Amino acid sequence: MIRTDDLTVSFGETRALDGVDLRVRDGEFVTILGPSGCGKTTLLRAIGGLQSPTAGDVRVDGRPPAAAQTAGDLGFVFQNHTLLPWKSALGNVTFLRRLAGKDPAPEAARDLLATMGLAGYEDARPAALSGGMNQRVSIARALHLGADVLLMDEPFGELDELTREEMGIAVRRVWQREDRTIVFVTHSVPEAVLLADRCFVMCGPPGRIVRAVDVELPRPRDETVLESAPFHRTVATVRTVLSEGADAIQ
Ligand SMILES: Nc1ncnc2c1ncn2[C@@H]1O[C@H](COP(=O)(O)OP(=O)(O)OP(=O)(O)O)[C@@H](O)[C@H]1O
Repeated sequence: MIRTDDLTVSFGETRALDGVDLRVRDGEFVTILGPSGCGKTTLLRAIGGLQSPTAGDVRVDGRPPAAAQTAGDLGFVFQNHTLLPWKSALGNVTFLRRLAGKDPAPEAARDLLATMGLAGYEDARPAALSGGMNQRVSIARALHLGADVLLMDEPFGELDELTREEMGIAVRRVWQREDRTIVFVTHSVPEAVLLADRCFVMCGPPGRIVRAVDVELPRPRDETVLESAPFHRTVATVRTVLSEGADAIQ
């Protein structure tokens, strides 16, 4: 379980997070949604141990995030993928597992690249791939690491809408097969609903959680979900919560 208790993060005069109490259950796929500057990235970085709390506490499976990271239980995907330029797509995907002392499992890495729509590009170096393709390589790399908890910050930022939907569904498929916990930050309401079991809506600054919206859609999900009435209903609910912002905090 991931839990934050009364988590507050300030940067000088700016209070980026203000008393955030978050609970994410093991095996859950949650999204964090909110307007620009409301503290989504700061929250994700605090969960990952990359940002120290000014006050309050963060625990990942009962441990401080740094301990979870040292144990290889935390994986990250950020907007700016940091692939090694001299390694192929396949080499980049297997590299982190090798570094963590795990079996590099190249066949599974090939499968993941194919799931990400990159079959045939295994030997290509980052310079020969588009930004969106490199983003998909970095997602495959994070999934391949096999960490229990995966933190993803706008990982589809460079992708067009159709590819975003395809990648979202692919990530959910891997998540469901391998029983991970995923915390996924996004600006996009449809994406937040398509992917999540629960969607945390934030407002700010100072960043606070307005509400957790349960997403009751079928599993596994595919593109047809996007046309369904429950999907549109949930999107409408989330939009209302977003527009009410701080007024919706009970
Ligand atoms: N390192 C930093 N130094 C100073 N202020 C910061 C720093 N990081 C974030 N902030 C401020 O904290 C607030 C929250 O920023 P954060 O990046 O977490 O928001 P966000 O919701 O992820 O935004 P976006 O959706 O635009 O990426 C903003 O006011 C931002 O300017």
